[in-house]
Amino acid sequence: RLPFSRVTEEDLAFFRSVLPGRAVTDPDLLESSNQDWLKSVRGSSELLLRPRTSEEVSQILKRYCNHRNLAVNPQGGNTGLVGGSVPVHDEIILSTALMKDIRSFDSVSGILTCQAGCVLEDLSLYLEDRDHIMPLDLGAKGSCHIGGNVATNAGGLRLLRYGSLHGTVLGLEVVLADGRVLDCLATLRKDNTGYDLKQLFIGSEGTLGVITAVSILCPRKPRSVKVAFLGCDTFEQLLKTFQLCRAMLGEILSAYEFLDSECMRLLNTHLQLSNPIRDCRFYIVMETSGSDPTHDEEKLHSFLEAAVTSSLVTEGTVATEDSKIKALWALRERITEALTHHGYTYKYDVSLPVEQLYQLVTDMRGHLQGRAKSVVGYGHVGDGNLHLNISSQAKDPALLAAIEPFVYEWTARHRGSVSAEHGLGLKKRNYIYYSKSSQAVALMGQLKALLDPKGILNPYKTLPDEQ
Ligand SMILES: O=C(O)CC[C@@H](O)C(=O)O
Ligand SMILES: [Zn+2]
Repeated sequence: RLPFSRVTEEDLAFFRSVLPGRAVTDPDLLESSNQDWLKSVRGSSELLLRPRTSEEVSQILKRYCNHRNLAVNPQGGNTGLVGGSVPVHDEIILSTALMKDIRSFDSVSGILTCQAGCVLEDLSLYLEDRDHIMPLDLGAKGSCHIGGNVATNAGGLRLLRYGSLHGTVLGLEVVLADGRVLDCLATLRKDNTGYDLKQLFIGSEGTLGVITAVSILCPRKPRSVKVAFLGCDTFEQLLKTFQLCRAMLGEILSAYEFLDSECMRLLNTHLQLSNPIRDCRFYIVMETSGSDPTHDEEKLHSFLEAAVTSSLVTEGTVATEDSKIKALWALRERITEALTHHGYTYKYDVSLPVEQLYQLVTDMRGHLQGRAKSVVGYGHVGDGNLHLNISSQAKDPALLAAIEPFVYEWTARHRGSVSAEHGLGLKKRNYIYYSKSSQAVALMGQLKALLDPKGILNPYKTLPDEQ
């Protein structure tokens, strides 16, 4: 524990006066905020603050935490996978759960402005009624908050089509460690007036400021959406199918995801989800989103015909109605959940040159020689992002020692990134040097010192212990 102050009765009295009824100390209520979704890390915070406005966040930080040297753990939906969203020791949890206002939506430009605590799925439903969609979609959409999504630069299933949050977020309101409210809440597509400060906070995991509001560019709701679930015998075929798909579907391709046969086995066993096609070594979930159902249908049909006649794809099924589309997507979205029923999971989220994406899984299996309960590979092929998950019955230090640093060295050798989309949080921060130069990490440290000189915001996260 770094030498932060501890919360006193006097501090509590202040928080209670600023947030009447919303400064929570009941240990039962704190329990779920202290533990991450994976149940892999747990803090021991004794105070959960639930502000409603940026002004309240500002008061908490300015008049108090910064001045009193109290550490703060900003928390959204607590669905992160790298231990970034829970306290490590007794940091005060600052939750965005009550910051749920949608401030505006402009249906001409598609720009939505809302508070940080809006749940992603609620925003999606709100937009759907207005003929738009969110530019990001994640398995955790039912619980994750947009502020947390931005703070972690969450990727998800639509990145291939709509790009990352670095492109779709147009503005942010951020409360800095000293309580200043930084209003960068622009709603402009173009704004070239100097440094683009909001970018600093996208992916900063709450270490540089607390995001309190977001404005984001939302695409029109596509008029026709189709999902195909395909099977391939080799990963090489899966990649060739991707090339063919890009060539033949072009602008209507909106997702190209994969899972291996081991993932399918876990979906069957733990979630009773059945395979809609014959057993194959690899499966593709691909989606088209366009504006003309007949045109999209023709394109998808010619692509599938070409993929089958050239023997790239051995099996497949297509969905056009909502319920079947959801069922096919569940086979990709619920792998993480299936894994939680399978034992303890060591998770790796790497970016690699797409040709090498699956080689890491194969090499890991060879390297571990059956020591793990299972080694699975799935992820966002279109984004060059592999999720390698390794399960064991329970936490297993010997297995971990066999996996790391092997996995990081392998990734660095192929010039990949050790965190493609989940961030560094608590768990991955010390592996940053596998993907970033020491100069870059040093500059990150200087930025942190500039914006949060006392280091009160989400300590022990993102930045490595040694700088
Ligand atoms: O659990 C994981 O490792 C991946 C979670 C998520 O990023 C996904 O793409 O399903
Ligand atoms: Zn992912």
